[in-house]
Parts: sequence; structure tokens; C-alpha cells
Amino acid sequence: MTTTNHPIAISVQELVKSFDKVMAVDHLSFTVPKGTIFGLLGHNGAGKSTTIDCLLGTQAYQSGHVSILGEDPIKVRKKLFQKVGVQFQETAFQSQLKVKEICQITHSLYERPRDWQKALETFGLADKKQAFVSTLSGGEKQKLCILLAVMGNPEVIFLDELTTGLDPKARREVWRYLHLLKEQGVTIFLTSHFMDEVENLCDQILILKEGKTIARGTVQEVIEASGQKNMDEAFLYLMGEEF
Ligand SMILES: Nc1ncnc2c1ncn2[C@@H]1O[C@H](COP(=O)(O)OP(=O)(O)OP(=O)(O)O)[C@@H](O)[C@H]1O
Repeated sequence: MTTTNHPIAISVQELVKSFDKVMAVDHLSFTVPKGTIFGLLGHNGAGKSTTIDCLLGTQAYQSGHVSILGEDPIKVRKKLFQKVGVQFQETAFQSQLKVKEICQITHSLYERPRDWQKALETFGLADKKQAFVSTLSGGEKQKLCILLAVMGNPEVIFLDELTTGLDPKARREVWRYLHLLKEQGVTIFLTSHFMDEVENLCDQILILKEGKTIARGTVQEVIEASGQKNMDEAFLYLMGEEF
């Protein structure tokens, strides 16, 4: 299958992944059209990260099928790496490196990278260029993670727990930036525990519970289907935790 004129950026069909007796992902299916923002939601342990790992080809699965840009991530990992950005958690960093060094190293990995100095400015990190990553605040590290995820000018980006640790101003800056990326045609797959974030960003959402889909659609559709007033209440209601 080729990647040209393929309206679907991400496809997951009947995905099954278990760890011993834990069914982490249970016959999960969804697609994400190109140029849209998709939110995968659910409590801790619902299966979100496992789904992302299967999609990125870093976790083998028992059955089903996944594809990114029409390709099997396990088979064409190197090629997809140039088109797919991933926000790693800050612990994946070599924190004895300076911000500038980690940017330069990441920059060198891509065929058509962004101007990293400009990106630092966009993320309000320009004055931290010479700082060691270990000295950054939690929020600054988080912004750096997002910056590194977009360094290769990806067509698809995976952002796991997007703005955890960011202050309200930084969260809004990140949201604005993601809207900008979407306008440029980038497909964004995110997980989040913040319903205001989900409402602001996501075109489509899917709520997972114990690896199974319990709701999907636009934010509005999910709120309406739940019979609740807003996304916060809809989420709790659907998770079986209505008050
Ligand atoms: N390597 C592993 N070995 C055994 N069980 C695992 C492993 N990775 C995940 N699990 C289990 O699979 C289930 C799904 O975990 P996963 O990390 O995908 O959840 P999550 O929705 O990403 O949670 P969080 O919001 O906390 O990141 C959990 O029950 C978890 O304990």
C-alpha cells in the first residue's frame, strides 16, 4: 500500500494486546483521518500507552492490524520515523546534555528538520539554549519534549499526556501551536486526562475502559450520548463514576 492520497493517517483494526492475564487492549478499532486531532482517553491503565506502542511498532500484539500513513509500522519503521513524531516522556532524555545539544542531535536525525532555534523561540525556551536539561523545570522539560517530537516536520504526531505538568499559560501556548500544526495538515494523536484540553483540541475522541471502547465520536456527540452537560461530567458518567 502506498501513502499517497490516503485519507486515513492512522488505522487500528481489531487490535488485541494482552500481558499474561491482563487484557490491555481488547479488540480495539478506530481510524484517524489525515489532518485531524484525535484524543484517546481513559483512566490510568485503560490501555492508551499500549495502543500507542502497538501503533509505533515498539510493542508486539497478539492479533489485529495497525497502520500509519497506510504502512505497517513494524515493517517500515525507519521510513516512518521520518514522518512520525513522538513525544517521549522526559525520563527518556540524557539530562546531562544541554538543551542546544539535544536539539542539534535530534535535528541531525531528520531529512527535513525544523529550524530548532526558531522552534525554541516558539516554545519560549530560547533563553534556555545553554542550560542543562536537568536544570529545566518540569513544564520546560515537557515543552522541550513536544518541540523534539515536531523537530522532523512530521506528518503524524503522537503526544502522550500532552500537557501534564504545564501551567495554564503554557498549556494554552501548546494548544495554539497544535492548532497551527493542524492547519498545516499535520495529524495529531494525543492522550490527555484534561477534559478542557480535549474539548479545545480534539475533532474525534475515543474513551477506553479496560482496553475496550466505551464511547467515540466528536466531543459534542459523546456529551449528548451520555446525557450529561459537559465533557468532564460525560467522562465520569461513562467511566461509571457518576456522582
Ligand atoms: N509491560 C507490561 N507488562 C505487564 N502489564 C502491562 C505492561 N504494560 C502495560 N501493562 C498493563 O496493561 C494495562 C494498560 O496499560 P497502559 O500503560 O496501556 O495504560 P494507560 O491507559 O496508558 O495508563 P496511564 O494513563 O497510566 O498511562 C494496565 O493494566 C497495565 O498494568
